[in-house]
Amino acid sequence: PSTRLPCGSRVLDLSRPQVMGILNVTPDSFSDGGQHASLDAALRHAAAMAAAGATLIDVGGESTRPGARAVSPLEELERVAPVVEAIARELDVVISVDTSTPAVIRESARLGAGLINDVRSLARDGALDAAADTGLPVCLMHMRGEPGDMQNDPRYENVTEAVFQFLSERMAACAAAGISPERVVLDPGFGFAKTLAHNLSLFKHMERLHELGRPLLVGVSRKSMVGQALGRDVDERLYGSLALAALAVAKGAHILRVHDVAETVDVVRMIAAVQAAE
Ligand SMILES: Nc1nc2[nH]c(SCCc3ccc(S(N)(=O)=O)cc3)nc2c(=O)[nH]1
Repeated sequence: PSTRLPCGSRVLDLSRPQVMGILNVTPDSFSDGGQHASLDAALRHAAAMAAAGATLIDVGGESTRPGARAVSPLEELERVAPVVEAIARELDVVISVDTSTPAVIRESARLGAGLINDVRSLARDGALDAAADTGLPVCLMHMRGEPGDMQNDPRYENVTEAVFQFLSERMAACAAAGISPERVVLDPGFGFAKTLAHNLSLFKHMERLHELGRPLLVGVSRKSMVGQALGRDVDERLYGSLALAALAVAKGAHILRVHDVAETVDVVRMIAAVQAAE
């Protein structure tokens, strides 16, 4: 696939792995306790991640961690829009918007977003048309059910094949709605409707997804697969998260969605130094 991904007014160079910094603008975000509720704090955090080497900032106004409660479209828009507008004005980064809501997709694109990141793969009514109309690239991610019930005994014959099949079908749905495959990024959806065993097996066999011919985005930062494998609380998962970041890069992932940007950028740069050697 081409190594350049047009993202609105910017272009992402996917010939080398890119680090996407996580910016939760939710009161109950699973990791940073919603301290970015205020616009100023959010902008400062985004600026710090950009300075640390993030080339994308992922702005999310709905918590989709297991058990999270739903948020109204209006509330989500009120959280996300001011932050997208401020980052578009102040920072030279690709703004990714983590949303499933058509109104948020449309308004975010109008305010300068460069990537639509939908954990529900544009399944909601109107989402495919909204994303198609923006002309922006979209990230499609595997999930089953909703955050409220997705961890209730998820079962797969073969989790990697199920994820492969799902992403293939969503890509076809996008193509039918006028979103060409060149605009698609794919994501296995670690931590969504998956047990530890599912997450580990899917990570081990991740290269299978390259056969879909699109860039891969991986989001494992501080997630329960690290916590369960190592017995670590959410604020003790940096080392495990960096191990998975390194392994994801070794497996050909193009975008890493992380909380700890500076640390992950050093992992990516160290691997690049070795790969560039004679
Ligand atoms: N493309 C993409 N977007 C994402 N947005 C999020 S929000 C994280 C929600 C969450 C938190 C914690 C756990 S857990 N129980 O595994 O620790 C699961 C899901 N994640 C991703 C991801 O991966 N890709």
